[in-house]
Amino acid sequence: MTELLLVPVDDNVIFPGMTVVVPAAEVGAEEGEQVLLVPRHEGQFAAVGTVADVTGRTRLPNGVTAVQLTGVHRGKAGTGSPDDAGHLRVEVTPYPDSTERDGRIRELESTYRAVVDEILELREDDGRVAAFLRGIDEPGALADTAGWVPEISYDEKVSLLETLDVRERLELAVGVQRERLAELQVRKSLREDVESGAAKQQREYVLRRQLEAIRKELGEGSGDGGDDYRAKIEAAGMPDHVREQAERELARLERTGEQSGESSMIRTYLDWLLALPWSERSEEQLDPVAARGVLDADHTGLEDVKDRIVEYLAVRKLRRDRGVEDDRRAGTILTLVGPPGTGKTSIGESVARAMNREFVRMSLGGVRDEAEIRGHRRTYVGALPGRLVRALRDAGTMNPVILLDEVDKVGADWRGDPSAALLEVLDPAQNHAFRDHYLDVEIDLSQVVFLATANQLETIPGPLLDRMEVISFDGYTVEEKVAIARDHLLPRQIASAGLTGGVDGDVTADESALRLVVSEYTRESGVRQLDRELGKLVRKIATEVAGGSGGVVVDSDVVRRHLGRQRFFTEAVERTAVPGVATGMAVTGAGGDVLFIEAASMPGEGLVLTGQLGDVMKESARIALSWVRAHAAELGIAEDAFEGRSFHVHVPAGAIPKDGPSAGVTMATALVSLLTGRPVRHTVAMTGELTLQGRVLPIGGVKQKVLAAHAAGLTQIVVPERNRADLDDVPADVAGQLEFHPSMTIGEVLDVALEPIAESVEGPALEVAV
Ligand SMILES: Nc1ncnc2c1ncn2[C@@H]1O[C@H](COP(=O)(O)OP(=O)(O)OP(=O)(O)O)[C@@H](O)[C@H]1O
Repeated sequence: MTELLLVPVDDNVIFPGMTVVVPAAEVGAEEGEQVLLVPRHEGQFAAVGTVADVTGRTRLPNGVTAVQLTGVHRGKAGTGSPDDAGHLRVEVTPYPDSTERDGRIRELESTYRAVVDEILELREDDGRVAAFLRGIDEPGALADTAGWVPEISYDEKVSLLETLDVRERLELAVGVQRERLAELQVRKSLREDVESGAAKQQREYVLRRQLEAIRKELGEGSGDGGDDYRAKIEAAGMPDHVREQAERELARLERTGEQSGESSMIRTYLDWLLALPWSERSEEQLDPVAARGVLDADHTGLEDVKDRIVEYLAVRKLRRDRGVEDDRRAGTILTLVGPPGTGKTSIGESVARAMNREFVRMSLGGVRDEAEIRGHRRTYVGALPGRLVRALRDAGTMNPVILLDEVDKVGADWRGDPSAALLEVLDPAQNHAFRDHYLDVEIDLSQVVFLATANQLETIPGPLLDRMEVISFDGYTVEEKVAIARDHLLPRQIASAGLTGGVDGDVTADESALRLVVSEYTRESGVRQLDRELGKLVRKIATEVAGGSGGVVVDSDVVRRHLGRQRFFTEAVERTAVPGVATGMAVTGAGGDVLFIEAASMPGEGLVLTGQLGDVMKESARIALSWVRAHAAELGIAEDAFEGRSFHVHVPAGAIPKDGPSAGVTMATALVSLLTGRPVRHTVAMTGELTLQGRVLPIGGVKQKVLAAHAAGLTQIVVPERNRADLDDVPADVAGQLEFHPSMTIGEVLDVALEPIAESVEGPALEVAV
């Protein structure tokens, strides 16, 4: 217990850590001494004070000498008596803060800091207060910082000072700061409301004045547009129920004040209703012969496809002429399935042209939300009609051909299943009364002809697939591509480069040049890349022509000069030069392709598979390895070839087939080639599922695979015996250049595929074009 000078502090509280300057006369203490500062209000002292050091002595601007006092810790005054100079000296019990922390104190500390941070953010503090707070690491001192806040009342400050228990004080401090935060927030939002309200009103006012001026200028008067809408609704030829709905909305518009946000929503809605071509339809043409003419003019080849389309039109015509209406089969939609760039979209366009209807393409790739198809209800902010309504608007008629592009890429998630909406659209029993969520009126889609396209059947939702009549596009042969290039792609590229074609024109191309572009610069089922390469070629020629050169005859030299080094050469020769590589055929996302399966062995054990293979492919590899092990002796493989060895089978990326078992025989062939040292013949391509018994089972996509193998320059094609019938689909000109080997067992495959033992010693003569 010490005896200290008591210094009353009127209507204020000095906390430990704070510094005050007080006239020296009031204090009567010397530097190095301590005093007790006690808050006093209307003559009444607080129960607790602050023990402070006299830390300095200064002269105030008014000439008075003052001392500087810095609070140290809390203290309570006991009995006292005045000293000689008349200053009161009291006995002081010190109460330094405990620095111990329990969980609750830690929790309170972090809450306190969080609340204060928010306050500082609202006040746009420059970081000084935050830095100061970060410097405080004792819980009691932290709580005291609540006492520094100017807004809090004397009583609150005194309560903080009188709370000796650190935890209780922190609780109190958090409460104080929370109240302050709440008040600041309210103030801020009030301020914002006022500001934005004022700005908005002002803006609206200015805009309205301008609008009025513009209307006056146009001689439109300042009407509310109601009459305008009335006339448009009158003229739109809407079905009765739609017109009633439009009139209801119009009445609502006239009731609502111009100023209200609602009126613009009603306008948008009416605009959409009016945007639909309610009374417009094209005069349909269903003459199958004329249609065939249009299809032939637009597309080379694709005979089956055109046949099917013409049949479809003929049936439609018959049914219309004979008044057959309510057959559910009428709801089947033609679905064009095949690799990219094979002309699915463009044949859709031709169908529309052949039928004399408008054409719109509605891309469904990546659509996951039912609302994309059917629109959002009007209660949504920013609601819009769905894609069907927009397609009709774009078509400008109620009976267009709508091409549902990429139906295999619709997905479903929590926002609803778009394919359910599509089903309703395609169902003739329902689609005469299709309801878009936004427009919320019945729309008759029964006059629309729907076509669909897809790259693959596998991912089309089942119920949709049920309604579809599938027409496959398997990809083109080299000769077909040459013809397409000659008749369509090249003339189009020539025209778009501003050149003229034909004998007297700027550019003529001979077929061998086109064949060169097809086989050495492209590798695809369709003709997209071919089109791009031709574009490149034609642009280069255009530069020459613009530079003053005469007509250009495109031959192989011109192609090589302009397109550079050939991109794809007959890779198989090079790749299969070493044992352990076999050429397979696969259908990938981009159509048919050849792929080189590699096998290797090394010390260790087990089977490693690489190339991002699906489970089914992995199983195929295991089966292949097991079969090879089981038949090692007959295959002439040394007994110890498997002892302590691990095997690695790799399917190169880029050619990863859709997961399926059809690489089985290729994997087995690669392994046998590796283990016997007999390379695979560079002319052979193979496909087929392999069983543990060594049987070769049928697979799909034969035509696409064969076309790809042919395009890659392979001539011996191994297919499962049970796929023999599929070979009929291979165009005759291609088939004529190939030798097919339908096989029942892997033994037959190996006989065709592997080089004889003797020859492999020297290896085949290699000539690789680069
Ligand atoms: N048989 C053909 N005759 C004439 N031109 C064709 C033929 N096949 C394709 N084309 C042309 O090739 C280009 C690509 O065709 P399109 O865009 O229709 O392919 P797609 O099959 O719809 O491809 P995707 O699946 O990527 O949509 C088009 O310019 C098209 O006119």
